[in-house]
Amino acid sequence: MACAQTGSGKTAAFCFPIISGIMREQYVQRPRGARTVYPLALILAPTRELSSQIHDEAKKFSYQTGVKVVVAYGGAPINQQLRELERGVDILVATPGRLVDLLERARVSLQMIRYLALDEADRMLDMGFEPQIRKIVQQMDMPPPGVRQTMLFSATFPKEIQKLASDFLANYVFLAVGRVGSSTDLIVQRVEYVHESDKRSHLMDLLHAQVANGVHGKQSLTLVFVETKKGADALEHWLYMNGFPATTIHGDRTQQERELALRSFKSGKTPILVATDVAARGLDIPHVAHVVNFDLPNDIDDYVHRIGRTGRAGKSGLATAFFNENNLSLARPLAELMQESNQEVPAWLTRYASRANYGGGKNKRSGGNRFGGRDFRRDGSFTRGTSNDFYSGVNSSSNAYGVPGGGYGGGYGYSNPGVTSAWD
Ligand SMILES: Nc1ncnc2c1ncn2[C@@H]1O[C@H](COP(=O)(O)OP(=O)(O)OP(=O)(O)O)[C@@H](O)[C@H]1O
Repeated sequence: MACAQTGSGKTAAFCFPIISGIMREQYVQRPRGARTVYPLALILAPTRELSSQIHDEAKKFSYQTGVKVVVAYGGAPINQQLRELERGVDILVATPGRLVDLLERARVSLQMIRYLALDEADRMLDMGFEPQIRKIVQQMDMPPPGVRQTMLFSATFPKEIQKLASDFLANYVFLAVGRVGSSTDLIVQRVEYVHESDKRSHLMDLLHAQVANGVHGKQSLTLVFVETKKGADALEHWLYMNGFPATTIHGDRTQQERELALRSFKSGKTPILVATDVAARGLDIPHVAHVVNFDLPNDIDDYVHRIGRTGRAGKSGLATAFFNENNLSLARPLAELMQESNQEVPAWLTRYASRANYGGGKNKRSGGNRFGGRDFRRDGSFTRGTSNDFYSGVNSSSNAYGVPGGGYGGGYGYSNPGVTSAWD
């Protein structure tokens, strides 16, 4: 189970070991089924766009290795994906729904899987993919943990999701780079108090200021997050009418429209993208200079992922949030997160944060302390085996992971004094 901040390169972190493992096993004998294919590795991701992006990356990484990568996701014609599969597949990247379909049609067998990676694992379970994931991992023909290597990656890992996910893993290592659930301090975070009725004019002011400062267009894209699909369409229309070419991405658009919108945004043709949470996770779009939380999410982890669309791979970025009385439950976790990532916290937000708990039970930060990352097994309530078992592989030689001291900061996510952190 591995946690690292947004934009820090988790895709490569799970793709390289898989590709190198497969290169060693390339001549393995696979059963011959009429039209069934037997991939050696499976990478699951929550959204179609993310699985497509992982596929592109994995293909680049496996260039000239002979390792074959195929992607399968819903909303796109299945026949073309079936043809791709028939040409051979070592690594299958998929969204859970489409994969279940392929398994039920007996076009894919998981019998030979040696590597299983779940990207944005917490989001997949949170999105209601649990039945599909359990089916894929536990009820089909996938080899058990131990025979296969299982990897779960995300920038956030709430405790409940860790509990569920641990069913797929045996005696695993929890590895945290940086503070789990925290954001990188490469992103400058601003929070502004904006009444609901003033949001549009406030956004317009921000966009005009960007244009005036030359921070607009192809080299500096703006991603605006809203809460609802309807709200996304309405805001796009309004921006367009006011001279700002924008497009939208949300779950009610067809897959073709979603892909077109992403391309148009990436190319700078429409340098503003209005999005719902479907674009919050994993998407790696170069030149996103500004993320605006027009509507703040209810969950602080979602905020972390959203702002993580900027400030990637060592680049800096800006994130602006519009806060008002509808977001009171977020005041405390937001103030904590900002403080932790060395941001200036407005006095009014600190005041909201210090008042009564607004009942934001969901907003307990997954990483609230110095080393933030909490492996849920450290909590007293969880007693399965001895604690030593859980930390196999963690010792002072963990610096071998090669994270530079001043880089991502942090290390293994333990705050327990009995466990040596790479950074203690
Ligand atoms: N070692 C590296 N040197 C330079 N760039 C890198 C390196 N590793 C990854 N990158 C680049 O950093 C960017 C972010 O990587 P990636 O999308 O894997 O991040 P992530 O950790 O999965 O983020 P998220 O949590 O948002 O999904 C990509 O453009 C990737 O190509």
